[in-house]
Amino acid sequence: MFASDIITHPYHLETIKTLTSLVPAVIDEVQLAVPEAFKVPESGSVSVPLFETIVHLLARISNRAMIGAPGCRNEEFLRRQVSVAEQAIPMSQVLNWFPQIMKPAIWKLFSMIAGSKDEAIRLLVPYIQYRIQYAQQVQDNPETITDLLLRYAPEEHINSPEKLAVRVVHLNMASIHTSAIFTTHALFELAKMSPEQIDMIRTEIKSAMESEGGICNKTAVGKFHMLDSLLREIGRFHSLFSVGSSRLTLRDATLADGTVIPEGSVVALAPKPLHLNPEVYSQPEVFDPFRFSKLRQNGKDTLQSDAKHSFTTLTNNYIVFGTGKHACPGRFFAAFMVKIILAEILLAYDISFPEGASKNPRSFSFNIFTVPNPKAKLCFTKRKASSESE
Ligand code: HEM
Repeated sequence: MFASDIITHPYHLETIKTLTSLVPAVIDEVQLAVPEAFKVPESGSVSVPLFETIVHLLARISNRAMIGAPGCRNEEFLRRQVSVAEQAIPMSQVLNWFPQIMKPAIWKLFSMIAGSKDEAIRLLVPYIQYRIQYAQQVQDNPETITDLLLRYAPEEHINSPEKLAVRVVHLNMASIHTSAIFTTHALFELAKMSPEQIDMIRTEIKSAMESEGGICNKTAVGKFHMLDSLLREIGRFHSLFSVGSSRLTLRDATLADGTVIPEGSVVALAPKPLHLNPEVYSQPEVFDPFRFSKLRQNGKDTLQSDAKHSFTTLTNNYIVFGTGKHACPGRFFAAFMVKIILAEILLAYDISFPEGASKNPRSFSFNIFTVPNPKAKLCFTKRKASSESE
């Protein structure tokens, strides 16, 4: 589907490791985009299909980081980008049913019917061209991931906005739905919590912001320990995929128990047995949103304990972001985006399930992937001014 140099020369991976300079823009976009996404009336409430709404919101916010404004608000581009990602996963499975020789033709046919990544690239190119023209001015203070791409890209890519656009589409595919899955599950879980639990989370968010002079910034978000715990628990409990981190063995490998995996085998990890292991997680079948924030406190909130229990920390028993050299490089960015979206929503709205709706909407599985129930709705009601200042 993508040019093979994405694998042989993955310079785009460098761009998502240091995102500090993009933080203010992402916060700004969340504050603008959240009210527009939910359109909550002054009085009364609104009920929205949650996953779809959040995917669209994430597409906008992720692209504020990727290409900046106003490109991140181009509805046609966002719709195309989302559908490229939504088609790619089932399509890659369908392609496996055909012999190698037929795959390019099948892919072309499918793209003609459903629309292809080429359209997303075409819509992106003007924004990439704009960033190329602007590059000198933002050299010391990159404003977008595209600015960072320009630092690492080879000359022939800088002279070809289409090649840079392919990298942006690729990063968007890794970023939007994964982050949206976590945001959606988190909102379903928050809607189930007691008012006291929600108050505790709101209080933590507000005091983190107060400690930063009343604003939301990277340091404040770093103190949202309860949201961080909720996200880590979502990753542990609601597996995103049944097997992941697949790798091709380049030579025979012998495991500790003597099992030999021959060269040329595809091996993958199954998260469930690791994430539900009672020797590692007490009562693993229970969803406890505060599981990891309690562990942090037990560790006396030291830096070491913070790092150990945080959402983005990889361990052999927590493989939500994969493992090893190819573990997700975008996880810090994802965690940041999701937390500011959740904080923004919690401070502005009360959330609840519609009357009569199940509080445990069944997730939807396709092949190895599981996503939140696409039909489930959530109600949003504006918080009163008095409760906002509590
Ligand atoms: C909660 C959100 C996310 C989850 C759960 C997630 C999960 C993963 C997983 C499981 C992998 C495969 C790791 C492996 O093979 O061991 C991966 C790879 C990757 N992710 Fe993420 N991801 C998320 C967000 C993001 C974001 C926001 C970006 C980009 C801005 C991103 C970019 C990537 C890239 C480029 C790779 C490929 C890394 C490589 O091949 O070396 N991800 N991600």
